Order: sequence, then structure tokens, then C-alpha cells
Amino acid sequence: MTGERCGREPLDLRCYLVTSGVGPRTVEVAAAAAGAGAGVVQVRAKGATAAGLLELTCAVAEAVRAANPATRVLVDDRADVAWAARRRGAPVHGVHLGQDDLPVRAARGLLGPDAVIGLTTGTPELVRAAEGLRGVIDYVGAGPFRLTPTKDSGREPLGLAGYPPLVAATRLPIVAIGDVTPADAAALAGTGVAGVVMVRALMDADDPGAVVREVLAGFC
Ligand SMILES: Cc1ncc(COP(=O)(O)OP(=O)(O)O)c(N)n1
Ligand SMILES: Cc1nc(C(=O)O)sc1CCOP(=O)(O)O
Ligand SMILES: [Mg+2]
Repeated sequence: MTGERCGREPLDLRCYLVTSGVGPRTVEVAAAAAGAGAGVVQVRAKGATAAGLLELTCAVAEAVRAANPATRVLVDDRADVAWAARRRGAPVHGVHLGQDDLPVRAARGLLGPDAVIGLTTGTPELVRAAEGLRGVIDYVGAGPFRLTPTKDSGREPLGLAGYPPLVAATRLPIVAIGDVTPADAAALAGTGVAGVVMVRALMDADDPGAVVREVLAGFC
């Protein structure tokens, strides 16, 4: 397996949910977001055991498929958990990897040519390195847009002005992450990013579906 791949259907990255929590609300918000048109749901549960993440991922994936079979479900960090969920028959489509996770070629080898694989970046150097992985990965996350209490990546905030140079540095689609709200969607869309990624703006929303619709309107 060389790590090269081709021929999968395009990803709708415009509105991308990264979950928090491990309880019923996590599953409910994932389903609501998918039902309203979120193209990707990533299951992120820092501190969960591998077994716990597997159970949560399978529960989220089944609920997402019931709400919207077009929504892709990814696992944060753990290609092994994505593999186990897929082997169990759960509708899980891939993994989002950080810079310190399993190398993307190894994940591609494990998950196969049809899996979706995303990689975290956020600096011009990291985006240029990701461009060299085109054909192995499907998209890159780039952040933080603004500082966020959800995660300290250690990187400088990009702001709106930080995205066009990153977009110009790769043919891979880029998604913006880090304190993104639906009110930011139109301006971020104007920078050339393919979509926006949100944790709190969706997980804490009274009406996650309305948040998704506002984001999608920003990308029209
Ligand atoms: C779409 C997307 N982009 C970036 C990240 C951050 O990933 P990572 O650097 O692995 O950090 P953790 O999320 O694992 O804390 C992401 N999860 N998703
Ligand atoms: C998981 C994550 N990664 C980031 C990065 O910059 O790579 S920012 C982030 C947290 C995003 O959460 P919220 O939408 O609540 O701000
Ligand atoms: Mg990660």
C-alpha cells in the first residue's frame, strides 16, 4: 500500500461539527447538526478510554446516519478506533489526525483508500508539508482562527488575514477552526476556506440546526 488514493466522492466541509462530551447530548447534537446539513461530524472525547471512544463513536455514527446519510463521521486522533468501528459495521468514515498522532500514511494503510483523513495544520510551514501529502489526506484543519478556551494549540491566532496565504499554499481544502461562530462564516468563506469547524458554537447551542443553517447560508 503506497498511501496513494483516488476516486472518492467530494466532502462537504462547509459546516463541520467537532463534538464534546460523552453522554446523550453529544449524540443528540450530532444528529441535529447532521439533520440540518452539517457535512462532517468528528467525535472528539479527550480523556475517554479507547473502548469508551469506540462506543461513543458507534452511537454518534448510527444517529448521524439516521439523520442524514450524507454526513461523514470521523474520529479524533484514533485511527485504531475508526478501524474498529468500521470493522463492527458502524458508518464511520475516517479519522482526523493531529501532528503527533499516527502518521497519515500509516493511517491510510490501516483504513484503506476510501477512508476520509484530515490533518491539523495552522502555519504556512505545516500547510506546505500537508500539500506534500496530497493524495494521502483529504483536507487540512487550520487554526486557531481566534484563541479558544476549548484548546490551546500553542499556535498564533490566524485571524481572517491568516487564511488566504494558507489557501494559496495548497490545493487541499482547508477548514478554519478555533472560536468560530456562525456569524464568522461568511467572512471566512470569503478567505477561500472550504468550511468552518465548531465545538462550542454547536455543542452549546439551544438550536444546533439553526447554527448549521446560518453557517451554510454564509457559504452561499
Ligand atoms: C478539523 C480539525 N482541525 C483541527 C483539530 C485539532 O486537532 P489536534 O491538533 O489533533 O488537537 P485535538 O483536537 O486532538 O485536541 C481538530 N480536532 N479538527
Ligand atoms: C480542537 C481545536 N483545534 C484547534 C486548532 O487550532 O487546531 S482549535 C480547537 C478548538 C475549537 O473549539 P471551539 O470551536 O469551541 O473554539
Ligand atoms: Mg486530535
